[in-house]
Amino acid sequence: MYLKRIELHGFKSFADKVNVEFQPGITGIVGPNGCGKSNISDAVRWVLGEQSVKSLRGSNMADVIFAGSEDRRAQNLAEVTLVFDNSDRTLNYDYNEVEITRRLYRQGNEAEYLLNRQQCRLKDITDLILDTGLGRDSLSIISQGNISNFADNRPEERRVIFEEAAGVSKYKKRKIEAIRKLERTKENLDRIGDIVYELEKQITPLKKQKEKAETYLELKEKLTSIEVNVLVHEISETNASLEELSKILKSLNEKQAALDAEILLKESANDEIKKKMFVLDNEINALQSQLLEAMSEVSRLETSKVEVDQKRKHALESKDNKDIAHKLENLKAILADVVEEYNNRVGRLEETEKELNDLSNKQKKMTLMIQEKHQSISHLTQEITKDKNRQEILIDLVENKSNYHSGVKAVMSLSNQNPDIIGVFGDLIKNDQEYDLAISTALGSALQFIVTKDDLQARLAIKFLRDNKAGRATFLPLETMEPRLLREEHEILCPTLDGYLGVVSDFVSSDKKIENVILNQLGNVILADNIDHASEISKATYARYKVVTLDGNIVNVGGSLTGGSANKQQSSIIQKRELEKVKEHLKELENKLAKEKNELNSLENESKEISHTLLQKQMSYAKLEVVVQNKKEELIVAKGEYEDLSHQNVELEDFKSGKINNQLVIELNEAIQHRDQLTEQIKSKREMRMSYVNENEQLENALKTLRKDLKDIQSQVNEKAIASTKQEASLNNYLNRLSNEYAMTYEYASENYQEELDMESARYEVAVLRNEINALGHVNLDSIEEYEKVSKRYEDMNGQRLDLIQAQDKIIQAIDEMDDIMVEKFSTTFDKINYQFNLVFRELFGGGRAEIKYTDPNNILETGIDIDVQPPGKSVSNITLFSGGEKALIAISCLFAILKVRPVPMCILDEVEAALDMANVERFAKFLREFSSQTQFIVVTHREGTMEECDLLYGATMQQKGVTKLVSVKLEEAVDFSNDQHQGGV
Ligand SMILES: Nc1ncnc2c1ncn2[C@@H]1O[C@H](COP(=O)(O)OP(=O)(O)OP(=O)(O)O)[C@@H](O)[C@H]1O
Repeated sequence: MYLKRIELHGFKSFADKVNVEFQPGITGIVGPNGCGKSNISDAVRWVLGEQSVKSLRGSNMADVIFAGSEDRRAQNLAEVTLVFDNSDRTLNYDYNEVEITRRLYRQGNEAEYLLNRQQCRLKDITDLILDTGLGRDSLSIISQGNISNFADNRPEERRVIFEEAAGVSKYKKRKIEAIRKLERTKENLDRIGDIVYELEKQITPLKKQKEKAETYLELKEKLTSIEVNVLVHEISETNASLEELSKILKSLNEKQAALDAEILLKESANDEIKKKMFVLDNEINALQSQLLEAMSEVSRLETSKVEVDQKRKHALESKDNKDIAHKLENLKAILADVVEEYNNRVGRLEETEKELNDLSNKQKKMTLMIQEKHQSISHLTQEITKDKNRQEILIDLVENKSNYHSGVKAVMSLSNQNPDIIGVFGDLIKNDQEYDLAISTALGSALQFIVTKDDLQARLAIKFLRDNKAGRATFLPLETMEPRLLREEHEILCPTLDGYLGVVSDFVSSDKKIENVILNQLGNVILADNIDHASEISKATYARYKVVTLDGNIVNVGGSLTGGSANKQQSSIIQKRELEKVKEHLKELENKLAKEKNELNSLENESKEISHTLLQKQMSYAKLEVVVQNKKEELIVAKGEYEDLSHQNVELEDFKSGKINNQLVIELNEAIQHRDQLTEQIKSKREMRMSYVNENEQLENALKTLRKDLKDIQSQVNEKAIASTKQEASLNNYLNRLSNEYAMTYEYASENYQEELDMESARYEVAVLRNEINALGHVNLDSIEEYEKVSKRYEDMNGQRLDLIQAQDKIIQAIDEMDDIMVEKFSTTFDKINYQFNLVFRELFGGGRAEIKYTDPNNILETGIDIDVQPPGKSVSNITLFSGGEKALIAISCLFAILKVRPVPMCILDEVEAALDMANVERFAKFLREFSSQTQFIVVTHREGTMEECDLLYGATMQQKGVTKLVSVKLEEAVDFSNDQHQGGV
């Protein structure tokens, strides 16, 4: 097998598609630094499955894609194909030519592998080249770095190359797989072991439960067969007796219905008779009371007749008719007197009542007036209190100077002993009320300035304030105060201006001695009627003066305006004015209060008098009321007497004529007739009632007999109904037991259970079986099925467990076997390499000796490999202690030794001989030639000695910057090619 061709496209510096043909023997690749020679060995390594980005000299896999140059754009795909001649079938693939391709797209960063243009997995490729001597860890690609690493690596790292040579990688890989499999098997075994353990724990109690359930089922079956038979028997018997009972009940019910009907009939007839008797009773009662009335009327009329007869007799015999007439005359006169007196008293009573009403109204009005007066007095008192409070505050402010600055107060406390402190400026001046606001505004804080006799006094006072820390004050010394007046031209101009009222000092009066102070403070302050005029005046005088208005607004010097609502409390002038007003108002209020109090007094006196008169009137009214009542009674008596006597007179006349007597006889006869009729009616009704009573008695007797019969039948019905209910309950009970316990209908049970049993013993057996079943306690019927399931699963799992144990043993055995093979192969190969190493070393170094050693001979599978050499004339040393060139030569010796023992079909050597001197390069080249019959060499080199041994030479160039091209060159050209370019650089 040999590498026939490499096809590169877009791989590193191979931007264009490049096909490089190879042949068996030695092929050299020459060219200057950086022209892309090593990229070829990278390409081979990459296709054979290199995954390490570092090994490919990049930082990520996409770095293998052509990244662009000055003149070329970057590519999006890198693709490299290695074409092997496989006519000797070194590769286990049934083709003469094998193409292995790897692709990488920049987008997605995904790799593709192809085998003879068919997509495949990386594993397919690694499997294909396994143990063929190709591959990233084999000797097929050796770089300068590998050579120096070989010397400097740790012994354990060095081992890899020997393993590859010994062909144990395949076993190692298989061993790793076997170990993984073993681990998985162990995991499965653990898992299944846990399950088996769990199942074992479940199975014993389940078995007990299952056996109990089986016993239960056995007993239950037995019970079922007996009890169902018993139940069928009981049900059929109960049904029969129920049928019998139902027949009896039916006939009894029929009899009961007949009796009920008869009783109903008789009762309604009886009710009818009772109703008639009731009506008759009522009628008789009514007739009896009528009879009583009629009898008493007869008796009354008979008595009257006797009386009338006597009176008539007496009237006929009497002679004093005249007396009655005379009496009547007298009574009439008395009655007239009494009527007059009565009317007279009634008139007086009404008069008194009217007077009483008038007085009472007057009294009410008076009360209202008194109330009003009280309210007015209370209102006045409140106002007075308010004014007094305000007066107190104002007195405190004005007379006690309580709102003066502390400094002013302190200095003024000295003024009593010091006449040179004349006073507070505000207290020394006077003005008419209408100028209060204007002057207060004009002076402002100057109201509290202190007037002193001279400058000295002022300074003494200031010292006093400072020494006593008593505050500050401003002083106006009389001696130094100069008047400040309007300019002459303004004195002439101002009076001509609208609203000009004068200079404020003109409106202030005071003691003559402080005149200068007034002129100083107010002599150049103008007074105007309102703010508009004030503003015009200020403008006309070029805002030279302060102009104040009557309502306290100011146009300041310079023209600024101050105004709004003034704080009147601040000004002592205004406070003084208010104090005066409050005092005046207080006086007025107190006068008014005294007047109101006087008026209240006289109103209260008048009211008292009216109350007195009212009381007297009320007393006379009460007396009169009694008199009127007496007169009224007298009148009634007199009237009664007169009417009686008149009546007596008329009656007497009627007796005499016999008119009354005849009338009475007629009435008496009628009454007797009426009484007799009533007696007759009562008699006939009583006879009728008697016949009803008899009828009723007969019916009652008949009903009594019928009710007794009915009661008998009802008790029989009840008895049978109870018996029937009991039977029904038993029947239900039997049917429920059949349905609930055996899930059977009676029909089904009676068809399937027809055994003839001795009921007595059957019942006993049922009880025994039931006891046995109860004694079992809780039964888990599912346990039978569950036990089946669990024991089946247990068997399955245990089977699996045993299989796994077997499999585990097999794997362990396979691993042991692999270990044996690996130890055997490794140690055999190692010994061979060791032998060859000494030979090659001696040849390359011209003598001496070399040896490879195990670092741990007891553990051949993991031991590191150390190298001890003794070049001619030197002592034995470890490889790490030699020079760079020596290290390289030792490594190359080892490389050739390995190649001897384990030839590889192809080997790429990338500047491995760079560090050797010329003589050693020639020896190296000779070795190459020696091995080239069994191994195809592709050598990247700068060394002439190596080039000389090459069968074919390629020169790598970058005619286009950054893009590698390969051209076939002859030896002389190659040397020049390499030298020229090498020295000239890229
Ligand atoms: N992805 C890439 N795209 C374009 N150019 C690349 C890419 N990767 C590497 N190269 C270029 O490849 C060149 C290096 O190539 P290589 O290492 O093969 O040179 P060489 O001929 O072996 O040099 P030396 O003789 O010094 O070892 C550099 O010029 C580098 O810029």
